[in-house]
Amino acid sequence: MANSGQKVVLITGCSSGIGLRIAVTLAKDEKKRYHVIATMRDLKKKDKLLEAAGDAYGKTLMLLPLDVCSDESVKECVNNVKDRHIDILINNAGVGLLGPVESISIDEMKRVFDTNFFGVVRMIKEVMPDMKKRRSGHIVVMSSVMGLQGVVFNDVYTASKFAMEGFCESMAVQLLKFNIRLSMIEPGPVHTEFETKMMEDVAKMDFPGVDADTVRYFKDVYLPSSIDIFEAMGQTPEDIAKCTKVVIESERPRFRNLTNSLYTPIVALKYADETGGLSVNTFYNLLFNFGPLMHITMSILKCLTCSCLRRRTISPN
Ligand SMILES: NC(=O)C1=CN([C@@H]2O[C@H](COP(=O)(O)OP(=O)(O)OC[C@H]3O[C@@H](n4cnc5c(N)ncnc54)[C@H](OP(=O)(O)O)[C@@H]3O)[C@@H](O)[C@H]2O)C=CC1
Ligand SMILES: CC1=C(/C=C/C(C)=C/C=C/C(C)=C/C=O)C(C)(C)CCC1
Repeated sequence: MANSGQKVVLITGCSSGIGLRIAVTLAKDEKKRYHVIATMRDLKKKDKLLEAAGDAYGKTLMLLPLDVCSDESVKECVNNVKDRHIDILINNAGVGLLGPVESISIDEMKRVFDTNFFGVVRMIKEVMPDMKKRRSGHIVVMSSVMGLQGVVFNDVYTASKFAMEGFCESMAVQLLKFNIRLSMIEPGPVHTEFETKMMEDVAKMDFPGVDADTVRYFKDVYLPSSIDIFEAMGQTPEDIAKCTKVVIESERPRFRNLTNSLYTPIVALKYADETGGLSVNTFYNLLFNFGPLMHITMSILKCLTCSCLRRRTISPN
């Protein structure tokens, strides 16, 4: 049970990756400021989390089952929290989906939206009314750089994160009136099971209904570049957990939080040209013309993160 003065944090999707690391980082807070309720849809997967949590388990960390795709599971989980009191809700659970849309069934696409978009909506609908009554709370959502910028062959995953960004951007205004903060975390590539699961899925794909050119662009152009990007820009779950801790500990938490400054210029392109041509053409060139020179591109991107580009693209002067 939480001590008085401790903040109750509920996190979704803690069986692996970013959710696991956020749970452990907060549970091991030196000043013991958090009572962490780490949730996962299948408690049989708890061992990795418990091993990482060590003796924090049973003290600052407890476990509850929660499947964000089930209304009943969401309700039962929140009802099992003492007085349904959650100070900080971290919506982390999510799934990826990669490949040409022609080969992906509508049911697979719905599963991604049910987890990444409706999963977050279900959680917010369940937790927000109590936060509103208390006039306090912080809702954190694990979005993605793909919630801000589309990435080729990630069309449906990107759409699910855009949907969530739109939902949260609208909600944030109303919530502020109730003194509830809403923050999005927008990581680029992170080395977790997300990456391995997607690569395993790709290895099994036989691309039904996809023409040979598209398969070639996906397998021989996109995939090698994507692997390069993961190698050059990939962060660790620890990086994202640290960034999340900064956001929840901030007196005035930011709404948007890109975790990797290398993505700042990519996102800035969108706002530098409202017709969208600049981003579409830059992505086209990066992928189809500079693919083999991706390492050099990485260096240019690093250079572009200096503040002069931001000033030129963001400032009206
Ligand atoms: N890795 C990356 O490059 C990036 C990831 N993200 C986002 O970060 C978040 C975490 O991903 P990451 O840690 O990388 O990936 P992982 O695959 O390691 O973790 C995803 C977690 O979500 C859980 N999950 C999936 N479906 C459900 C569900 N229906 N109910 C409850 N939990 C569920 C998984 O549980 P189970 O073990 O049961 O499947 C797992 O615990 C996701 O929202 C992802 O979109 C954002 C940017 C980059
Ligand atoms: C930047 C960039 C690319 C790839 C980006 C990738 C692979 C991003 C992955 C982000 C993830 C995994 C987010 C998870 O939510 C391309 C299209 C190869 C070429 C053009 C520039």
